[in-house]
Amino acid sequence: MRVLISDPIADKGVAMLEEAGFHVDVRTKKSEEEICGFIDEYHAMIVRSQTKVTRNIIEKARNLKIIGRAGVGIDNIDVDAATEKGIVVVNAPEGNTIAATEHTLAMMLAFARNIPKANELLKQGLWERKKFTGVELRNKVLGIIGLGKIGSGVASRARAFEMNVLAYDPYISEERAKQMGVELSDFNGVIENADFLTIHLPLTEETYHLIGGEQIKKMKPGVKIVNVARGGIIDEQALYEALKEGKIAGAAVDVFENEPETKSPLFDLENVVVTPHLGASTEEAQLNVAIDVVEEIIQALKGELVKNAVNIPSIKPELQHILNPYRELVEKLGKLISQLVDSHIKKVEIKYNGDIAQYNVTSLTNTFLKGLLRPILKDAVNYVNAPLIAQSRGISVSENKSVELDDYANLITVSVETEKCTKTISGSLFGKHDARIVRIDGFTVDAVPQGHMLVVPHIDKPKIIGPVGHLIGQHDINIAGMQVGRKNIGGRAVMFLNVDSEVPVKTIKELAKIDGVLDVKYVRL
Ligand SMILES: NC(=O)c1ccc[n+]([C@@H]2O[C@H](COP(=O)([O-])OP(=O)(O)OC[C@H]3O[C@@H](n4cnc5c(N)ncnc54)[C@H](O)[C@@H]3O)[C@@H](O)[C@H]2O)c1
Ligand SMILES: O=C(O)[C@H](O)COP(=O)(O)O
Repeated sequence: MRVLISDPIADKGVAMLEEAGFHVDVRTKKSEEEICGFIDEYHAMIVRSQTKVTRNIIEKARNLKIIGRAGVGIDNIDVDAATEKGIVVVNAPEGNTIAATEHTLAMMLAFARNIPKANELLKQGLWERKKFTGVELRNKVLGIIGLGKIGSGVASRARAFEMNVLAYDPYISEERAKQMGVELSDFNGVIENADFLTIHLPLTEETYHLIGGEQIKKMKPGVKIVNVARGGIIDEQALYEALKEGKIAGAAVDVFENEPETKSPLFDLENVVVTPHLGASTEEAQLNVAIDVVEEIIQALKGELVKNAVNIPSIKPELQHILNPYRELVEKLGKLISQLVDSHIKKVEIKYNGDIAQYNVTSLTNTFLKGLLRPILKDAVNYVNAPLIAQSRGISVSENKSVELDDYANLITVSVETEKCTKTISGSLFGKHDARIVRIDGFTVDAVPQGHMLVVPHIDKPKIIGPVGHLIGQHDINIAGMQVGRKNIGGRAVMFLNVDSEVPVKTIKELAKIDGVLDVKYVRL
């Protein structure tokens, strides 16, 4: 397996990948065209914010399984394109929080006290004091837009500076804000009352140019603005004009709409402090994010579930431990039921009963869909794109959970509706890892879902099981296990056979001719 690192990460991350047996290439500062030329050599790719992982690159990435972002923001990755191709995108959402939080405070203090300019002039031999009278943070209103990890870190540090913190974040509860000593307000309430305003949001279609000319008009004259989140959230042209006319007294900017940025008009203004996207650039943060993202890459390339995926349900490690044994079962249920139906699937339902129902099982449902679609679409489907593919094929998917026991401590029941029939199969885990099929269309069985199998609905009468076994033996196919389920004597029944080798079409046709056999399905799991 080969890993491409296209933006610099801490050496430790590279060493971990190599220790895990991966071939690693560090190829930084490459253009989109250059990356397109070599991306299909790689199974994983690690970026920070410089490399733009475009749809173009993703379309050329025939072997890519995972894109790792050694940091938080994923606005430089075309996540939709990755999802369509079944590529997992993971980030390292926590490793650089402290670094960005402290950088925000550093920027605020730097421009409140004119440190960069005073430093520059003194080094030029000028002892300027009057020009650099600053302002204090104490008793000022700090407006925070986005009270997530960094926003709340900034809030608690600002409280230590005795600032009054007013924040807008529609996804944060009053209670949580109260615990932080923060007053919540609506967006306008924050921008209209802030003496200092700091932004801590992701860049999305919704937040692009969230702060522009209109919003600046509503602000207090003399407000000071900090952006350590993402370029593009503040309209740079509007910011420049407001700084020039003095409506905004100062700005501290770490991130720009077009990076790397070396020629912004903002750089000519004395009341602006800038850094070249240094928010996450501390030794500690870089070590943290490199380790976090590399751990995810190693796990994903081993075929395991990852916890910080942004395009599939993320799973906490303790939950992973619980869900992992069920993954094989649900995938096999998907593969099995898919091979038992003949026509276009319209609707699927997956129901979780018992202990398993108390957890978030979306990743299991996705794995079931992967199993369901695999026999049809082969490698083009994986658990990242399976829900999307199901949707694009017009398959309606529903997931139900009930902690009520249904004869078994845990039971997963899948139903598939086609134009011709509805098929229902239930599976359970016996012990910790033993996957079993325990019901099919209401018949109770106890079959091991593995390898080559024959599913034979038939009439419950003598001279069926014998002839079926005999005919299979005649073709030199060894029967490893047989299970029969029936409801009433003489009614319909079903036979599940585990066999040791492939069953040729000719044999299947001969089996179907045995008197009382209603159908014969050969499935491969
Ligand atoms: N400058 C840097 O080097 C640097 C370093 C780390 C993170 N960042 C950036 O900082 C930003 C915040 O990171 P974080 O780790 O705190 O993320 P986070 O996900 O923990 O917090 C973001 C918060 O924004 C809120 N939010 C989302 N949309 C909103 C909207 N339209 N209005 C109001 N609130 C909204 C969310 O509810 C969430 O609480 C991200 O853009 C990240 O990329 C920059
Ligand atoms: O979103 C982030 O994590 C930061 O903006 C850091 O970006 P960087 O990894 O390019 O420093």
